[in-house]
Amino acid sequence: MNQATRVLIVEDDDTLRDALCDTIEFGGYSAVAAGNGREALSRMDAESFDMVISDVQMDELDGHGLLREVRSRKPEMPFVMITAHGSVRDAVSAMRDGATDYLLKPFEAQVLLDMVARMQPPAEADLPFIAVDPASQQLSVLAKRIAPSDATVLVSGESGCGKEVLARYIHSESARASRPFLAVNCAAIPENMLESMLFGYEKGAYTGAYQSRPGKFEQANGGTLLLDEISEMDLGLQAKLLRVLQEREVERLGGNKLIPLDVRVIATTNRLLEEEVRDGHFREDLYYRLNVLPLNLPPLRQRPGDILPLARLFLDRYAPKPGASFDASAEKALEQYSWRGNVRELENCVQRAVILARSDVLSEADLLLGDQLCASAEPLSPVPAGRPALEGDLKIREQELILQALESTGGNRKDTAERLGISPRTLRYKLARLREQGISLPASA
Ligand SMILES: Nc1ncnc2c1ncn2[C@@H]1O[C@H](COP(=O)(O)OP(=O)(O)OP(=O)(O)O)[C@@H](O)[C@H]1O
Repeated sequence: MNQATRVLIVEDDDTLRDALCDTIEFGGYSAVAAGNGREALSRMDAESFDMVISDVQMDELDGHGLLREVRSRKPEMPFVMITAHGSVRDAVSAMRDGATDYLLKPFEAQVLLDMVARMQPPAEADLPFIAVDPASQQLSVLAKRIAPSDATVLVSGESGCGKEVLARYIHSESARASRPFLAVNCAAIPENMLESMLFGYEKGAYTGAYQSRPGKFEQANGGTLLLDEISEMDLGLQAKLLRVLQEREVERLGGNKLIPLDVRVIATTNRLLEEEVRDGHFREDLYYRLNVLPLNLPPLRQRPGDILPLARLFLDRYAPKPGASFDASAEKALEQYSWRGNVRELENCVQRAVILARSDVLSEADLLLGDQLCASAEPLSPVPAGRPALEGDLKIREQELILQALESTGGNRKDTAERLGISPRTLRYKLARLREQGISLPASA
């Protein structure tokens, strides 16, 4: 529970709005109510929120209009749309417009609370960098050595292997540790928004720019900016980024003032950037500019000494009470498994095991690794108890469509998103949800 999490509830029905707010507060979060989209926007101008949960049908500004406004102002804000029972069209169009997820009416209080909990970013203090295997110890020594320098770092490694945690570690070991660490996921944000998010904009720079806003570069001044999945940035923006990195100053969109920057940039990639350069998808000059200090994070299967320490960290994090442990069969199974989804898969596995286990000593059977998982996940995902059947059916159909699209594109995320008609950001979120359920996905997804 996180008392500081502020949820903006937008609903025109007084009774339902009160019930939603009560539920949110009961879950330990703080709720602020708005009666329609217009009111919600003015609340957002006046105070800050961690997520928005909005109904669709409202006078003044409806849920779809609100979503579009929120996306242009705060592209990364979690936004959940409450859609009418059976209104698949509303749900689909909400996801197309960039909603993070949707809730189909009627839903139980617990479904709402689970949704809010899922939208929480992990607290920074919860992210220690575990490095026990000799390979990661070497990397951690190297990271510590390069931390004090201001040079750009390029962290490469498979998806979910801990690149962001390593970037945070470098920041925490640098003289910038007390200054901001900001992360921007270049794959998750629509291209037309990424530019204004990075560089900021002046009021009136484009339709919808009601107020001037500093970009992430400005906000990270004095600290570190993590450009996650840099290979996904389009070529036009790469040129602008290169200029900012070379000149060490930024100009907001629609602005005419150069703002000096003192920002350490760390970029991550799970593709081979050399190949992207060779294929003409990534600028060679930017590649050299970023690749000053390259760090390669090996996949988890190549650093087996990290598996148990990481599993114990996640067990402490997710077990309902302290003192939970793995028995010898569980430890052996964890060490022998191939972890194609890397640390993220391990984390999901432990989180699931904690829910399934009947005692606080977890055994191999609780882990549901490999074949056992496939057997238990028939059909693709069990419908959570208490959910309306239609919602369960829809989710299963959605999963099938995503998996089919992934298969037909050979796991290529950009093509899959295009085929499904959703943004890469929405796809990324949905893939994370599938992984959470233990559904295995093609490696490059
Ligand atoms: N060495 C580590 N110590 C502690 N936690 C870790 C470590 N490596 C990974 N994790 C955890 O595993 C999860 C995935 O890590 P992270 O997001 O850093 O991976 P990533 O390589 O940046 O993934 P992606 O390529 O998808 O962006 C996170 O929840 C993170 O906290």
